[in-house]
Amino acid sequence: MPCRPPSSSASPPTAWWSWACASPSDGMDLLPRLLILGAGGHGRAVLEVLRDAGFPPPLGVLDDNPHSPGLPGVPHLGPFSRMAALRAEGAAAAHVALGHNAARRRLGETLLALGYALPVPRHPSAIVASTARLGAGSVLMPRAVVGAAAELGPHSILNTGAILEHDGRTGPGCHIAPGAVLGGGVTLGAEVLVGILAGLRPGVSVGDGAAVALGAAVVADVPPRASVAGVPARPR
Ligand SMILES: CC(=O)SCCNC(=O)CCNC(=O)[C@H](O)C(C)(C)COP(=O)(O)OP(=O)(O)OC[C@H]1O[C@@H](n2cnc3c(N)ncnc32)[C@H](O)[C@@H]1OP(=O)(O)O
Repeated sequence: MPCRPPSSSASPPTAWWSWACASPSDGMDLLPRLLILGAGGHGRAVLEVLRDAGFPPPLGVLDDNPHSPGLPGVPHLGPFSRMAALRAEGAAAAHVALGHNAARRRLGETLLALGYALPVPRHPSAIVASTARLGAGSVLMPRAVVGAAAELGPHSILNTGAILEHDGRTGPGCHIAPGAVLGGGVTLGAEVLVGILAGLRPGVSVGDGAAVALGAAVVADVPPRASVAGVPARPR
């Protein structure tokens, strides 16, 4: 069955995005023009993913930073507060391209409440198991992998080459940085940062708002809001 975006009149989507299979083979006519929120480094990286995944050119970009250089070739439409007016004018789909976990989640939830669809931009080199689920508003960067029965929560980043192994569960607003590997059955709470090249032992849990430093080897559960580093990882 082909993957189709919801029409602009559809009821607000749930936190899970069933159109997660968006890819070039689906055809550009099935992919919406997105409103992008965030014109920084992550925004530029997401723009490349959208292009490679066959999305049409974005409608425009919103950013609160008046000194932002913007996104190349994308009209700057003003600050984030314009998202409601643009929805009323017919914008139907959006993506929050901010690296800050809490801000990305907050804006993503506001967009959902306004009735925006939040597809999951997915680089064509990313691999997603047929039994995996992707949360609305998340993004899969090049060579990211989501294993069997794993669930990437909404408003999350699975960055370049990161792996969420089978049966893993992540909460909303997480960032799994480039090259990080979450072993089978790992659980992340909300707004967790897993740093570059970190590894998490199968089955461990990481609490809400925790941060795992780059290169850490997490071999035991991490409490909420803790920051751990090293091999094996210890509280900082
Ligand atoms: C596309 C992208 O780029 S996505 C990017 C995603 N982001 C990341 O992966 C980065 C995650 N951040 C880190 O790992 C950071 O190094 C942090 C959060 C652990 C520490 O940052 P800061 O608080 O600024 O610490 P700072 O650099 O001042 O170092 C403090 C001490 O911790 C040590 N330290 C810093 N990072 C680490 C680490 N990853 N592992 C072990 N020790 C570390 C430093 O050597 C220093 O030790 P010292 O006091 O003995 O000299």
